[in-house]
Parts: sequence; C-alpha cells; structure tokens
Amino acid sequence: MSDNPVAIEIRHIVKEFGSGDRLVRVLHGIDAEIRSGELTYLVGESGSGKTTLISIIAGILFPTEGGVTVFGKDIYSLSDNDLVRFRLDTIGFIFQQYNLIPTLTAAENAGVPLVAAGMGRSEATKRGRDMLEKLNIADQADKLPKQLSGGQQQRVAIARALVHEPRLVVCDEPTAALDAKSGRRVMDLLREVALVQDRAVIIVTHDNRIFDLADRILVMEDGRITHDGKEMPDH
Ligand SMILES: Nc1ncnc2c1ncn2[C@@H]1O[C@H](COP(=O)(O)OP(=O)(O)OP(=O)(O)O)[C@@H](O)[C@H]1O
Repeated sequence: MSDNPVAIEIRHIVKEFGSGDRLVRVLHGIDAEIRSGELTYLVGESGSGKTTLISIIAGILFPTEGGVTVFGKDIYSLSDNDLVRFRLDTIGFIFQQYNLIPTLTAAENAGVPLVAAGMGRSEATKRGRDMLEKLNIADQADKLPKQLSGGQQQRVAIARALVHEPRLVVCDEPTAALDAKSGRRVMDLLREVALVQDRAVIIVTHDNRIFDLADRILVMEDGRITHDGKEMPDH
C-alpha cells in the first residue's frame, strides 16, 4: 500500500434502486480508500456497479446507506447547494461521450466549468485556450466541435474537465473510443496534467491495453470490491 495521503474515504456504501418487490441492491456495503497522487482504476464486468459507485463518489447519486469523505468533506452531510458548489469546484468529469456544446468553439467549450462557477465568458475562454495549449491543440481553439477529429474532441473534453484545476478527476471509459496509441497518450496527459500533488484521478475502464498504467486497480464484482492491488489479479 502506498504512503500517499487518503483523498477519498468510502464508508460502507449501500445503494438500492426501486422499492417493494422491485427493490434491487446494486452496491453491498463498499469500503475503500482512494489516495491522492495516484491513478486509480475501477475495473469490472458490465453491471458490476462501477458507474453507480463513481456517481456516488462524485456527489451526483445519493447512497442508500454509508458516507463518502472527499478531501476531508463528508459530502452527503452538505446541503444541496453546498454539494453542488463543492462538485463544481472540486471535481472534473471526463465521459466517454464528449458532450461538447456544438455551437461553442473549442476554447469556449473548455471554459464552460468556469462560466458555471461564475467567471466572465472572456476570461473563461482565455483559460480554456490556455488549457488547450497544454494539451497541444491550441491551433484548434477557434473551431467548432464538428470541425474537429474524434481525438481532438476528446482533448477538448479533457481540457474542460481540468480547466478549473479540480482536485478530483473522474473518468468513465476515457480511452474506449480511441486507438491504442491515442489511448496511452490520453493516460499520459491525465498523469501529467491532472495528477499533481494533492489530487486524485479515478478511471473506470474495461480497456486492458492500459491496465499497466495504473497505480492501483480496484476490481468490482456484483456490487463488491473483490481485488485491490497494483496489478490485475491472476486468472
Ligand atoms: N436507476 C437504476 N434503476 C435500477 N437499476 C439500476 C439503475 N442504475 C443502475 N442499475 C443497475 O445497477 C447495476 C449496476 O449498474 P452500473 O451502471 O453501476 O454498472 P457498471 O459496472 O457501470 O456497468 P457498465 O460497465 O455496463 O457501464 C446494473 O445491474 C444496473 O442494471
């Protein structure tokens, strides 16, 4: 186990959907710690509960039981408003679908989280542009999403996730749509740009081409964590 400080503490998380006869328990009391300064992967078969767990960690889905502390804040004891604010300030999301706004340029798209947090548009776009520069696509900053390749759109989405310098970055299948080389490049970028001191990155992935790039792998099966280590378990 590494000596890096604990960034996220997950305490006995139970999640149920539905009620009565239709009640399904999807997470069965999960305890785990995610450390800062590490790329932590969450791996498991379809339906094992990965998206449900990261949604709870990211403060977008309330657990049925249990709690989550993110950088010292017990997020489910916050008021709704404080939770929204905490999420905006602290968390960056990268989804498999890029969800770029088609009518905004790349730089404007990258600046969206800053506008959401109250910054003026021109300053937000400038910072969006700076982040695109870090990701080596400054020359695409004034284009609309439809004028960009898939890999370029992916980098705009990454810029958007990182522009407000969130301490926690949550990625759902960030490399699934990419060829092997671009996938590794995205992981290098995440390590370089997102993973500075006091920050944490959680990546949900099925992509065994990038398993060797993890600092830590948590394997989920049927709503439980069944493996926690630097490498995938032997089969
Ligand atoms: N809103 C919901 N209502 C009822 N069941 C749900 C709901 N959301 C998820 N589930 C169920 O919870 C289980 C876990 O789903 P989840 O999306 O977390 O899995 P996953 O590991 O992320 O899967 P995938 O890799 O396919 O995205 C599944 O059986 C799913 O059908």
